[in-house]
Amino acid sequence: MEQGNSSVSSCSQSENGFISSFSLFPEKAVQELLQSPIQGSDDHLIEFSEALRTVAKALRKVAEGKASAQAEAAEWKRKFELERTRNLQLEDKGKSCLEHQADLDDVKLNNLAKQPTLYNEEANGQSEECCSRNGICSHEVLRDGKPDSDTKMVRKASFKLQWYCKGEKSDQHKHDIVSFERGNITTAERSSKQISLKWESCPQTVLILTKPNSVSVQILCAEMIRWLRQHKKLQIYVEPRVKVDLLSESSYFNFIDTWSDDKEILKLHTKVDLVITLGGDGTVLWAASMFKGPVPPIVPFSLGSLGFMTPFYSENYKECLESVLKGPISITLRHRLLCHVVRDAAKNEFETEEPILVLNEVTIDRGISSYLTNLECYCDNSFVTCVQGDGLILSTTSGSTAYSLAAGGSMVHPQVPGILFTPICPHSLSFRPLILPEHVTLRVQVPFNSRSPAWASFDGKDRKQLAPGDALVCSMAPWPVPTACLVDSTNDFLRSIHEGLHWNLRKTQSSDGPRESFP
Ligand SMILES: NC(=O)c1ccc[n+]([C@@H]2O[C@H](COP(=O)([O-])OP(=O)(O)OC[C@H]3O[C@@H](n4cnc5c(N)ncnc54)[C@H](O)[C@@H]3O)[C@@H](O)[C@H]2O)c1
Ligand SMILES: Nc1ncnc2c1ncn2[C@@H]1O[C@H](COP(=O)(O)OP(=O)(O)OP(=O)(O)O)[C@@H](O)[C@H]1O
Repeated sequence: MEQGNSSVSSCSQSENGFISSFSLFPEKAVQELLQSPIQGSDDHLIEFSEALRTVAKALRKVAEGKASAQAEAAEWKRKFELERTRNLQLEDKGKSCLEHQADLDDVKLNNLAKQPTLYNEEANGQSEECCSRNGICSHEVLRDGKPDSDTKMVRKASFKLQWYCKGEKSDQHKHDIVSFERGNITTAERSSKQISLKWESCPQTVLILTKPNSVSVQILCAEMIRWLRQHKKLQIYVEPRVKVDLLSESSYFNFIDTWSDDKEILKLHTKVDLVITLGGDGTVLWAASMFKGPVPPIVPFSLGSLGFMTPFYSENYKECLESVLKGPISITLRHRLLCHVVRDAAKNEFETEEPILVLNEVTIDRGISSYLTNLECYCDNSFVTCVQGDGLILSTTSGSTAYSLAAGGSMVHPQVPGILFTPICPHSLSFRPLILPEHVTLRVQVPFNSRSPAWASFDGKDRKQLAPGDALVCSMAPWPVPTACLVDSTNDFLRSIHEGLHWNLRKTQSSDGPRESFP
């Protein structure tokens, strides 16, 4: 019994501050218990000693399991760091070629590009150029295209993006992010300003994307196409199934363009000046998913039940489109996440399956398995945590009002650059959601000792199994989704949470009742 007392008195604090149950039975005490069972005449004492030995055995097994898991985690960390160093070297090599390319990208997006490109610049033969004048960051994003044998449209409308903030004449509007006047550091530039899009030549080609199986959407689509053709002389693209539907209605729609091969979708951004969506948020997600590189501005009309990203009302589509086509318009640049699945068998981080872009979130969950997911998470080189629960959501700020919100994440203005790290039903009382900066690379690893595989899904679609040893690597993509605002990005965001979620709706308290007495 003395042995038991001395073990208790030697208990130690574990890393998380709690007294570890393993330390109640230090190794030496366990060995002694196993090797020299207490010899005594008292039956109770023998029984008690047997019970103690069984407990000690069980605890040792657990402690051994913990040690092997820790060793495995350390090995993973080492592997991960090795891979990272290799990738950095590869990136450095490619950097000199990419530098020229990067200069051509949108000024704001330069900082975001960290991953190998999905989008083949040669495909569109465009050249872009960046300029920075009068402290205003302006940039010509799209320019006229060269005649291309397999593209019908030759010209693409060009436009400029300008960042501005209210009180432009005030000191707030400086070009630098920080200034060091007289050794004092002051913030000069606010990162999230309203962005304005100004057409430099008229838009000529519009892609209309519609929610399937909706009669009201179908009717509106046909009406909108007629109006755009007759009053604006625009070239129209629709999805193949929509063209079939329209032609079954009338041969008038013969002029409409579409594609026959999915490969043509990859070139759409070189032909289309504007995308119109008719549906709910899901249709905006669908539209974004069609563009694996740059995305033309999207004008989302609300024909769904909620509509956090669809501020335009279909009833007055003519006025809306008049003003959008004329410009300038306020836009929200919605960041996307670039996700890579890295299989255990992969030799390096670049040996991945086709990358996937998400506008809302990537979710790693337990799928149909009834076991707890076990996910090791790293942010750049640092270990973040182990998720033990139903799963994890890595969300953009646009997606902060979707699944992440349902899982307890905060609502974040879509212009705020960041990645939300939101657990789903974590089996821990202290796992609060995080918001990480935009420039990090996150890696979610299914450990080898995981009891079950995990499942990744992208904007609620394309489920992929992640077996033990597989990982999902995710960072901010260099191609955001520009969506047109009805008023501006703040007004639209606030209206969407008021109208869509009835956020903080409460009857105002009446003034008749007890009052605090004023002096
Ligand atoms: N428990 C949940 O809240 C839950 C569960 C699964 C998926 N989702 C969300 O559904 C999205 C897919 O949408 P869908 O329309 O293709 O599927 P869906 O038809 O199942 O619709 C899901 C709902 O999420 C809403 N939604 C989508 N994006 C939103 C956003 N950015 N802000 C606020 N609400 C948004 C839609 O308006 C719709 O009401 C996923 O990206 C995920 O965020 C939510
Ligand atoms: N053009 C399209 N082709 C195929 N699927 C689409 C297309 N547009 C939308 N979808 C899918 O249809 C589903 C419903 O779309 P959406 O969310 O726009 O409509 P909704 O459900 O009526 O709107 P809300 O979500 O606001 O109630 C989504 O899962 C979306 O991915």
